[in-house]
Formats: sequence, structure tokens, C-alpha cells
Amino acid sequence: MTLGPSTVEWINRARADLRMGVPVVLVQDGAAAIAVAVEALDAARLAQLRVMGGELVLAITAHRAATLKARAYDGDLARVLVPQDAPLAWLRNLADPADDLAAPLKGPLRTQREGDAGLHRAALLLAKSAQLLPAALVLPVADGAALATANGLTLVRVTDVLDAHDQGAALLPVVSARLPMEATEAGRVHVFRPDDGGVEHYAIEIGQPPRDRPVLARLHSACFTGDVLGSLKCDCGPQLRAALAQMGAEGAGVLLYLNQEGRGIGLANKMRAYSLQDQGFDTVEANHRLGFEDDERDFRIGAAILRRMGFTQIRLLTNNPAKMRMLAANGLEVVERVPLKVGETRHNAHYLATKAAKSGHLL
Ligand SMILES: Nc1nc2c(ncn2[C@@H]2O[C@H](COP(=O)(O)OP(=O)(O)OP(=O)(O)O)[C@@H](O)[C@H]2O)c(=O)[nH]1
Ligand SMILES: [Zn+2]
Repeated sequence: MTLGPSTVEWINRARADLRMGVPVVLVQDGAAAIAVAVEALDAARLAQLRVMGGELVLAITAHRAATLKARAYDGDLARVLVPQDAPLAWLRNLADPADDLAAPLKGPLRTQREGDAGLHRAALLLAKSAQLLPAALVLPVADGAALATANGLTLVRVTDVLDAHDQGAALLPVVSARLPMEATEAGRVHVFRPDDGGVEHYAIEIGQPPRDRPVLARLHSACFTGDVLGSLKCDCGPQLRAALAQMGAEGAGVLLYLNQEGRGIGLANKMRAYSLQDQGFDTVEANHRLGFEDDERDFRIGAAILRRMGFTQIRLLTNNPAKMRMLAANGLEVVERVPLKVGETRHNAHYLATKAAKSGHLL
């Protein structure tokens, strides 16, 4: 045990650096690169990277590459060669689809085929987990450790980034307190904190559900626009209130409020997706154009919280079979699906139909 950061703590520092526009150093099998998130990059740092020499590469996901008609030779990602004179705006336009329709000609783009894309993959994973646009500028360097020390940069190993992603964070209960609510006076909020410095998640326990019997449960993903603002574009707000009301009426239940806004892409990216939806793309297409999967949520978190609270069998309030599969794969027995059909409006009918057609939601 040392005083300094552990592996996951270094990774979390790397994430925070990327959000600030500070480059990080990635190393793998003797190779090293400096990586910076395009969304947070400024012209001064871009100029500094150019002074260092070497071939600048823009890593984007295969989804974003498909939109840009760039060949993705690495399966899930593409490495776009950055022209010597490309200004910051060129990089921003490749990363951000906001102006794709207004200014469609961004190519032809040349992509790298040779060499390994491991460093680039780790850079994209970090950018995504920092809820930034999945686009990173990557510059190979000879001695990553020396560069990191000389410039005070965070250095992380690719294997550690991949392992941390595969394992997921452990969630620790921090505090719980009684909360009388409209739906029931017998409410209690539990706060769970992940050990990797990520965002907290909450469990709202209603009544005192016995641990040896199936509990009525809902895994609700945060939706600032729906839950708080009463957005008509989705059904989240009505689902949240209906779930609490049903638990209140039954006298027992547990609702997990998971801070995975926008199906895990964060509010800024969800608003980017909304703006694309105003340009005519559906909810799934919008995510893909941004470079994300349709759903970036990690449902292991919900399973871990339920297990930690002592629940093993659940009656799940959902229309999403993927949630049931993920819970079952993570040690919980879903004994029943309880449908949750509320809040359809003329604004969200197309959204709900798209989720049914493309993401397997049950109507
Ligand atoms: N990226 C993106 N996220 C959205 C959009 N509309 C709503 N969301 C998010 O989608 C999530 C919906 O979460 P849930 O209601 O828990 O999940 P669900 O997959 O619809 O499943 P059930 O409601 O359980 O049937 C929330 O995180 C919202 O913020 C959208 O157009 N794009
Ligand atoms: Zn919503």
C-alpha cells in the first residue's frame, strides 16, 4: 500500500485530464502515445503537438467513421491521418456531427491500416467514460515515461484501461436516510459511491422489502430533461413517477436512480443527439452519428447495488428485455417482468416506436 494513486485512480485522473483538455500518455508493449480529447483541445495545444513532430492521427469510432465514409481498418475504430495544415476546426468537425448536413464534404479521409490500434482504442474508451465526444488526437512518442515526467502528464497503461473497463467499479454504500415522498412516506434514499471516483448512484427503498422474497424493482437511468423538466420527448418522467407510485401502493420496492444520463453518454452528448434528431435522425441514428453505440449504459452497476442491498430475486418494472438479460447475467433472478407503459405523447411516439423497432423494447 503506497500513498500515491492506485491504477484505477490514475485512470480516473486521466479521464479528468481529458475533460480539461490536458493530454495524457498511454503506453502498451513498449509503444507510447500522447492522447487528447478533440472536444477539449485548444489551438495552442494543437500547435505544441505539431512542434513535437510525428504523424498526428485522429481516432474515431467505427460508427462515426461510417458517417464520414472513412475506412475503419481496426474493426471498432478508425485512425484518420491528420493533414499537416489541418486547423482545429477540421478536427472538431470530424468529431462533432452538428454540421454534417450543413457542410457535408469533410473528406476524402485517409485512414491508417498498418500498426496496432491499442493506444487509440484506450484513448477512445477514456474519452467515452469522460462523457466527451469519442474522438481523440493521438501522437506516437518515443519515451512515454520521460515525456510524462517532464511535463507532469498522467501516464496510464492500455491494459489497465481495458481491465478497469471490463471489471467495472465496486460500489460502496456511503449513507442512507429516511425520505417521505408523495408516493409514500416510507421512503429511504441510499447513496452508493463507485471506488473509481466516478459518479454516485442512488437506491430509493420503499417500505422494508423482505430480502428472501422477490422485490418489485426498477432500474431508472437519469434523464434530466424528462425527470426534472417534464420533457415530452421521452417517457422517463412519467415512468419514474409511476414506478414510485406502484411501489408506494404495494408498500415495498426498490428504485435505482442510476446516473447514466442519455443512455450513458451524458447530458451534453444527449443534447447533441437531440439536435441531430431535429435534423431528422432517429434516436439510434443520432447516437451512431456521434460515434456512440445506441446504448452505452453499464447495467452491472444496478445489479451490484441490488446484490449489495441483499436482494436476489426481482420483479422488474421495464419494457427493455436487455435490462432483464443483464441482471440475469450478473447474478440476479428476474422472476417477472412488470410492464411500465405510461407517458406516451405525440412528441415521443416516434422515439418509442424506434426503441421498439431497433433496440428490442416491448410495446
Ligand atoms: N442518447 C439518448 N438518450 C436518451 C434519449 N432519450 C432518452 N434518453 C435516455 O434514455 C434513458 C432511458 O432510460 P430508462 O427509461 O431507464 O431505460 P429504457 O431502456 O427506456 O428501459 P425501460 O424504461 O426500463 O423500459 C435515460 O438515460 C434518458 O436520458 C435520446 O434520444 N438519446
Ligand atoms: Zn428521458
